[in-house]
Amino acid sequence: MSKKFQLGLVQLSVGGDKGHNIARAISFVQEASKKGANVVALPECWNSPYGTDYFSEYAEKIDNSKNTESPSVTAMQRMAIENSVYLIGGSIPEKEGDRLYNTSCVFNPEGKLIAKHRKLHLYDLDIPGKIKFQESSTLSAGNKLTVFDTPYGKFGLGICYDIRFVEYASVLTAKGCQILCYPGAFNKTTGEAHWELLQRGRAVDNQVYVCTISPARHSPKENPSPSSYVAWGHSMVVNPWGTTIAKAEEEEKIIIADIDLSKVEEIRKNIPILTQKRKDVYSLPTEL
Ligand SMILES: NC(=O)CCC(=O)C(=O)O
Repeated sequence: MSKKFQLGLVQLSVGGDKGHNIARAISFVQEASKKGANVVALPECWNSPYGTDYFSEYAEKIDNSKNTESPSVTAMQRMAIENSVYLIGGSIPEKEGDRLYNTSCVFNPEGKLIAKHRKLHLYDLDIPGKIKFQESSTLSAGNKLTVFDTPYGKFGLGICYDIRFVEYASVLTAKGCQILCYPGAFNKTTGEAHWELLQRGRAVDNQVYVCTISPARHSPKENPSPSSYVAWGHSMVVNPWGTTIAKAEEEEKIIIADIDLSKVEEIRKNIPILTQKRKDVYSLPTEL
């Protein structure tokens, strides 16, 4: 297994026209691959405006054998094949039966769907005067944790609000993940306060790389978004020492980060907290 690789994050501008979003994602994934990325990741809700009014209209079925009526899913598969990359497909609204999910698909370079993560923790919060959102008014939550192997390392996958749950990251780490990946569209209030802090916390607690991929703050001029939700942006990569090694601002951008998994081993050897846990005194799950 190669210990070094390049991770490309596509902080995409997302608007109301799904076809336009797909075309833009295709061209940015191609550009990330040309810049050397072996693994490329898209943002949360990259094919649709982010908002409970839009999930149903933009949702697609996800089924590896027949995605013909699912243009975003077919496009992700092609992005992986045509660029020979592992594609972490951010997330899209998924429909299955009468339910909707916020779902991330991962394709290998042969176009096989190797992982599918349904957001586990729905984004329901209310900070009076600042931000109120209730994903659970239209979405259902997933019920599985998601780990996948690549020749570049073992990845754990969550979506946005999932990053706030320290136990989830700990369990992914206990399962052997070296990189935790969270496509996410934080808002301006909690983004400013918590976005980087959470990632650096998860990275230091678990001695893993952490990456997040946000939509860009603004939609493209030629493809405005009908949603009033303003994403924080600032997609980034944090190393297991807790240092932010690559970071976008608010605008559309590709970030390419050098990942060296020997750093995970080195830091775990130097500060061996993962083997020093007092399982005789405490363990997961912890009931409050
Ligand atoms: N899309 C999300 O899950 C947003 C989560 C968020 O903004 C937070 O503060 O948490």
